[in-house]
Amino acid sequence: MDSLNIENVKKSFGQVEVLKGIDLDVADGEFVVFVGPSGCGKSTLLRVIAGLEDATSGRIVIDGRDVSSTPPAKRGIAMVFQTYALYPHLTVKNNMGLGLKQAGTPSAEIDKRVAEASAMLSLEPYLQRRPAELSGGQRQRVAIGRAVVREPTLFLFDEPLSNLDAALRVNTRLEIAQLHRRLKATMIYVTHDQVEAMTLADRIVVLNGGRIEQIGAPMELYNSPANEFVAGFIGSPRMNFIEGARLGESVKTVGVRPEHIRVDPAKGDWRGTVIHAEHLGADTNLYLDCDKAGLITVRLFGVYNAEPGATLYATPDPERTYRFGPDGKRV
Ligand SMILES: Nc1ncnc2c1ncn2[C@@H]1O[C@H](COP(=O)(O)OP(=O)(O)OP(=O)(O)O)[C@@H](O)[C@H]1O
Repeated sequence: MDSLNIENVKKSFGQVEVLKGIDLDVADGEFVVFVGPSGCGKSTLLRVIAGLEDATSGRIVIDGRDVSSTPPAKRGIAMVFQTYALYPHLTVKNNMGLGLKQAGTPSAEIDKRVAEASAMLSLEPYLQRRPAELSGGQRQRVAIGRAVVREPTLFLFDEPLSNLDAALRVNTRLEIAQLHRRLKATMIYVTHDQVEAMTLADRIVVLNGGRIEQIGAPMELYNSPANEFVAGFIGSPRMNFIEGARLGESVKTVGVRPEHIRVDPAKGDWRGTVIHAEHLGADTNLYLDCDKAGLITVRLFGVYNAEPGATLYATPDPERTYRFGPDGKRV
């Protein structure tokens, strides 16, 4: 059974329509990530699912039950926010158990669930501390633990890692992936970070301007983007886009990812001048100004030494070259 159905959901704030008809079915146990640029409506969609905002029209169905008019607390969901939203005066243990206590759950049951969740999230050493005595990563684990103890039908995450530094983001991302595997729960996760989307999602929903551009498994979006927007949004560094006419092609735009271009000092399709080389350790990003293609990024495995001003020839892999029509759709 699907655990969530979003049926033609529209949402306006005053005159401004920020969700323009969203349809999505999420299967039981699925991990779905909403990505898109700032302002595309991903948080608003999450808040409509949670019941923190009412849709202007359309329906939200959770486990076969229309919850469009059900208050948030009765939807069987738990939400984890970017800002943790912990009570500063309560210990970790009481923060985690508070929702259950308010719902009248017997204290033995609360203790059992808090103990299980804190073991799962390695929070046992901190149960008697207050949030101010924890690191950002630990606070976010408490916020996740508070969601876990409620045993919700649906977990909603709103950019939960964006306040953490890079190393902690990677760790906490891994913990969320393991949590999903262990609980087999349905999870919806909002982020603007495409690496988080690629690594966590069973399916990614790419939003843009209040509409869905494409829904698919991470590698499906990477290998077969439906349009120029998705091609440019998924993948890092970003896909190179070259005006079709410059390459003598009738399409509007030709796209090729930086990792699908070879370079050679003597021969190739496009003659380029090295503008800059970025050494990342495991790979090198080369910026080349090419006669035919203009400024492109090439990603090479390992260390590649190239002096600015040197000439290099670039050849895109014809099997991995994408073509887009005037409406942006792939042709
Ligand atoms: N309560 C509100 N009143 C008026 N406009 C709002 C309200 N909430 C959101 N908006 C507008 O709706 C649009 C979508 O906002 P939303 O927060 O859903 O975007 P987002 O994709 O989550 O962006 P970000 O990644 O920056 O958080 C934005 O233009 C925003 O200004």
